[in-house]
Amino acid sequence: MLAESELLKGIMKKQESNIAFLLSVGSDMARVRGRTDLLNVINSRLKILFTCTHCGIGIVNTVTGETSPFLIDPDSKASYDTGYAGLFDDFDIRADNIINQVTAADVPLVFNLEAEEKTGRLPAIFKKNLQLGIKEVLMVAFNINAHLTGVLSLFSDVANSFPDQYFDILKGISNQLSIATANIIANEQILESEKEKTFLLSVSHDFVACRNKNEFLDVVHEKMGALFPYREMVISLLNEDGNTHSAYLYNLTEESRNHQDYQERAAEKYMLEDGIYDILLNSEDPLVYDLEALLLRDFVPPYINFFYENGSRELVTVPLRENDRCIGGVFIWMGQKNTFTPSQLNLLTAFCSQISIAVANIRAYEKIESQLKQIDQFKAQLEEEKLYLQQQIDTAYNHGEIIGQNGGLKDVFNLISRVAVTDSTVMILGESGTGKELIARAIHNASPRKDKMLVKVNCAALPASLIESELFGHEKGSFTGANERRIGKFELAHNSTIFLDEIGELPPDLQVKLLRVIQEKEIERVGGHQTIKTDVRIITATNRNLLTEVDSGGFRIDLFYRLNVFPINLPPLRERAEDIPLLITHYINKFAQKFGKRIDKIADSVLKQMTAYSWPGNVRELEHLIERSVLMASGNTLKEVFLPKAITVSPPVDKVPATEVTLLDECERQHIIHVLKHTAGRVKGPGGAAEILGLPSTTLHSRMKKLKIEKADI
Ligand SMILES: Nc1ncnc2c1ncn2[C@@H]1O[C@H](COP(=O)(O)OP(=O)(O)OP(=O)(O)O)[C@@H](O)[C@H]1O
Repeated sequence: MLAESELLKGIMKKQESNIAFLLSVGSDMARVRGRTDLLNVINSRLKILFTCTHCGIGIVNTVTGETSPFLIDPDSKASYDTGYAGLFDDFDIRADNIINQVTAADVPLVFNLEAEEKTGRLPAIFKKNLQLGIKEVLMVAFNINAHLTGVLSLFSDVANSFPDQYFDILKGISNQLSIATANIIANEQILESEKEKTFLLSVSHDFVACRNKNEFLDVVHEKMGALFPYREMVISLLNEDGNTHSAYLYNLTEESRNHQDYQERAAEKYMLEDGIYDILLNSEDPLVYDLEALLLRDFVPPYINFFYENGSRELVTVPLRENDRCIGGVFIWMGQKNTFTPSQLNLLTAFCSQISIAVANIRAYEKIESQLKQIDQFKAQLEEEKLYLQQQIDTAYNHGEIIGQNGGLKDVFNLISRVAVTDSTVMILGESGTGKELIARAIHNASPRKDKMLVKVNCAALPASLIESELFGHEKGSFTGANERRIGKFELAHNSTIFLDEIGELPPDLQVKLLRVIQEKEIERVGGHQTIKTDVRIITATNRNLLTEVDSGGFRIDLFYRLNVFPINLPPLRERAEDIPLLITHYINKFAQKFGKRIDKIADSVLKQMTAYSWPGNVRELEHLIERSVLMASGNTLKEVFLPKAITVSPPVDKVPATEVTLLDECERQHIIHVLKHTAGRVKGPGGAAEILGLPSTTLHSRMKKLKIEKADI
């Protein structure tokens, strides 16, 4: 009886001490925050109860079947083997082996490793321990959560080192382990997600500061490199055509950059339906490809081969989205296979969504930059136009009416009115000073392009080396002295007309370039690589016989035909002497006004002289002569002009009556009479004097009345 109560007391004492032991282990475990703390508690407590070399905790995911190490004791010799952690993958939860027996049992189990090996069911991790002298293992399972089970293992290098007297305590400890392990996992997840949050925040912070592609690429490289050791990276975006994609940004290895196909791969537009990109566009998550397996397909896009040849073995694609619309994807190339953990892929998804935002921002920024550039270009163009207009005003060019339309220029005016409304290329032919530029302006002013200014280039006035830049512009630094970018006259004349005066003087190499511009309707600035579309109407003028130039090889025949679409021949002044009195009147009035003089008469002899003169310099010569003569004149009669002793044509004596002094009014009177004689006195109707003189018949009648022109005069 006594012995019985002593035994009972002993048992109770033992139970009490067990409870006390468990309570104290429990309070140690409650303080555990991380895996090292847990290992310390196990080592300090369990290694007192059992003689063992080391311990370990593994985790089994009962849903996915994955196993992983949770706690590896540094006292484990096996753990020094680099492949040790990998042995956890080599475990089948469906097979009959010791871990599965433990997870199924509710009590701790002891296994003799040698005996187990003989059954052929010993998992690799235990085999490794056996090789290193471990004889026995004591194992107990505990639940962590609905799908995770933990397995605590104690290893010993001597047999029979795990007496079952402490199994109850071990079972109690395993229950506490389940709470401690769950806490550690939750804690680690929180830390991990905090780390991810901090990482993503720093990514977004650094991306916001990026102003251009290069800065952005540097940040992507730095941040992605911090996530995993990637080999190469390409961001490939959908092109505007909606059918292709091309590389927008990439970070490649030297091998790839030195590869013979590098330029081609980088510039190529790849079809969307390439078996990789189309899948990427439709996926929400990262997709991982084994390149060797991909290369077995019947068709793979050429970039797969390119990266494989340069050492990549695995590809991860992640879609990029902007407002729910897929704009492209990130291609990450790895040097080895199976490099990603699921949590890395999750983080990669979040990282790439930041990339999407940054790409959208950079593209918007690039758009704004190019618009600003365009505005600058327009500003420069406006400056040019302003300068040009200023020059035009400064030269006080006579834009006034063309005198002589009633006479020899009548046919010319018919041609002008026909061609002006079209976009046809016009070639104006005529001697120097016949008014070719005046006609070019008249065509432009009567054309739908009249609201923009006519741009004139005198091909003879510039050295051959500068004509190209004058016509097509140049980029900054394209030649010595090109300190700024300059737009050319063709660009300036966009939507307007360009007047190429003295076209016969254009050097041969420029003739080729002009021909190309006419054919392609686009220009390239000197030193530039970009073609610029232009819509320019071309009018040329020459006083040379271009066909003779073509024969002698000085002018390209193909260009001649391109330019000579609508030729207008301006007769020399000597062949339209009937215009001379009108021109004289016009210029006397103009210069008298300019010099503040009053001249209303002209000596008859002077008029005769001028009508008889051959005018080799045509209207310009007449204009200059009258300017000089008006300046020199005293009184209100122009008595003298300073004609050179040039060859004269026979004077049309019948045109001006031989009176001593001809009033300017008289000059006009004579001209009207001359025309009326020509029309046999008919004023109105087709071919009538009013039509020839370009006046309404009522105006002509009142002029005739004022100038006292009678039937008898005709
Ligand atoms: N029919 C005209 N009526 C009024 N002025 C004219 C007429 N023809 C020419 N002029 C004047 O003569 C001058 C020379 O004209 P313009 O420069 O147009 O000749 P051009 O044939 O182009 O000469 P070049 O071949 O030397 O360049 C200008 O001042 C112009 O205003």
